[in-house]
Amino acid sequence: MSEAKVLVVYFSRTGTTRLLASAIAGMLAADLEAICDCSDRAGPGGYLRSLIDAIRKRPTEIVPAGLSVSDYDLVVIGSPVWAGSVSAPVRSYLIENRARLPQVAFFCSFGGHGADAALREMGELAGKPAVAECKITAAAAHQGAQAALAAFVSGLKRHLARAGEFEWMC
Ligand SMILES: Cc1cc2nc3c(=O)[nH]c(=O)nc-3n(C[C@H](O)[C@H](O)[C@H](O)COP(=O)(O)O)c2cc1C
Repeated sequence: MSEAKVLVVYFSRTGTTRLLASAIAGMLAADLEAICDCSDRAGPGGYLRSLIDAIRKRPTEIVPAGLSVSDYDLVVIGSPVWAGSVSAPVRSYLIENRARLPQVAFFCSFGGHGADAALREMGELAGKPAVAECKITAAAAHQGAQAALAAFVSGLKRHLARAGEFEWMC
């Protein structure tokens, strides 16, 4: 693989997952795309809608993605944890792109519980296991989360380097 193409895609309601996504994209020299949701998720009404969508495991309408996952070698997908689940906009993105996804990696931001279940759900929705996963609390994210991000990104770089060597041998 000459230079692996990486896309970082994420949904963020209040900015925490966006912080992580921007940092990861910068460290991987990756393209970055936000998932835009058609629901109003602001304020207490938006919180409640998000909670209900998550509990019902209900996808939501999202704006069609500008970047095509099939143009990339690896897509890194980030979501906040909602009620121990993946957020509704990321659920929709995974369902809509499942057939075209290349290799995937997942990360999530969360308050303190439910991240493992959300990451597991992301793998099920993608229809394939992640090459790497990372969960970072909102508190850690707002302090930079340098160690966790560096470990995640170096795992991804090692994976991409191994994939590149294999392609060269073929
Ligand atoms: C509807 C809703 C449900 C949530 N449920 C959980 C949860 O089950 N576990 C948890 O640790 N945090 C939960 N959170 C907190 C978010 O996962 C956390 O604040 C996250 O970092 C927000 O990311 P964002 O700023 O990118 O939207 C929930 C937040 C919302 C809005």
